[in-house]
Amino acid sequence: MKLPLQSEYCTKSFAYLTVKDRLPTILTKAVDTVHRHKKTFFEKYGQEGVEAEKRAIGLMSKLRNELQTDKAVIPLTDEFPDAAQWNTYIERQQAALGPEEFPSWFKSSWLFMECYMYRRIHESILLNPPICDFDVFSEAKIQSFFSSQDAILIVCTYLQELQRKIENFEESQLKDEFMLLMQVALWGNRCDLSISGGQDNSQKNNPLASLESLKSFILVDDSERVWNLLVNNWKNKTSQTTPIRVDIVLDNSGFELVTDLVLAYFLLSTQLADEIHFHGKSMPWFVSDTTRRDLDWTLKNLQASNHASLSMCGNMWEQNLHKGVWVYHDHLFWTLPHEFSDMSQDAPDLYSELHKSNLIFFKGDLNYRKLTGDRKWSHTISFDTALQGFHPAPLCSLRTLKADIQVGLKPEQAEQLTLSDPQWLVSGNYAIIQFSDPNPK
Ligand SMILES: O=P(O)(O)OC[C@@]1(O)O[C@H](CO)[C@@H](O)[C@@H]1O
Ligand SMILES: [Mn+2]
Repeated sequence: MKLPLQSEYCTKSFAYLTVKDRLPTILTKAVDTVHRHKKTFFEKYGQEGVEAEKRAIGLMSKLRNELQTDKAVIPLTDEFPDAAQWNTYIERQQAALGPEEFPSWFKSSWLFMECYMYRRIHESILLNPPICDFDVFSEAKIQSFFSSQDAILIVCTYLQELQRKIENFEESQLKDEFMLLMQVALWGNRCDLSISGGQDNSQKNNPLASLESLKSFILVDDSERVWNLLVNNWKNKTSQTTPIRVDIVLDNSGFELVTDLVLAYFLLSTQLADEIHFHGKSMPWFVSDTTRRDLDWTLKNLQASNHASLSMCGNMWEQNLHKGVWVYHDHLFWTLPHEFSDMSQDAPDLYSELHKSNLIFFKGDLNYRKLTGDRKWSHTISFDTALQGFHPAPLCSLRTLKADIQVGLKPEQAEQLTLSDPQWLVSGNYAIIQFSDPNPK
């Protein structure tokens, strides 16, 4: 089958508007953030810190100019361990073009160029010790966490109350609570600072109260298939069977990360899973994506809270990491531009790690774009087809739609949505719970 092309820029496409408007805005905010920390760098590192700040800003400003004037993509020059793979990818893009052509911001795939921008921001910091561990998005992520405090308190209090009742639950009650917490984690994905261009995008209203009204906005709902997989594993568990492992490929820190940790804790305390593996990013990414530092900061902040339910969650979750029933990974592949169908070839160690899982949740929109190769599939092509052979384990995408790609819809469903809401693909108002099992039982 001839593969559709990856989304690239045609004027007025969402990709075009992202690169023309939103990415320069995000870059400008990053430059401002570094500039505002000049005094801090001086206090911490003396004149060396001030020089580093100046150089980093110079590199980010150069990057912004390259983006806005459609300059050629240039190789990375820092020592970060993924630089060689990035440069190989850039060479591959170059080789695919004619001798007189070169990959550039407005002539390459959106997925490649958007990932490349964040990797170049990382380079502009890495090349300037002693500020090379500065996270230009940290302030925005912390702000988003605090602006979502009420919602975080609601979901953590709900979990604490659940804990008291779980052991007497019937299977049907377990299922109801699983479905509810999976939907909370699904809608938590709306809190993403890339789509908002860095503007506040925290969870303001009660995340539990709105679930019922949001159900009609879930365009693909494979919840039953996800539940059946989990409950059958749970029922067939014996002392001889291998521990049940669920993986969560994380997306945004802040409220969304808390909803993922709540879901993970529920799976563990109901023994629907025996171990949870989280996959975060190895560098600041798409403004709000979770790094290890964000996870640690979130746990510390919860533990320090005056609210018992928050401090209890923070303590229990940190213990799970110490006990090893929760494991955090941050493979470099997640911050490469590759579609996930490249993983078995370009990151075989990660692919075999994921193959150990009984179920992998992929959170968010960027992960969905990579699951489907960000290709211009027809909306009715099956999810399995769009995965192009990426089948490490049964997987489920929990995604709010923020990019113009969606597969696995029914005939006419996309046309009706376009009539009722022309922005349905990119507004974040619609979502999917989309499941794929390489070996359906
Ligand atoms: O992966 P997430 O956090 O759900 O969304 C990432 C995102 O905001 O960034 C890209 C547009 O700039 C799109 O993939 C999507 O809109
Ligand atoms: Mn994100």
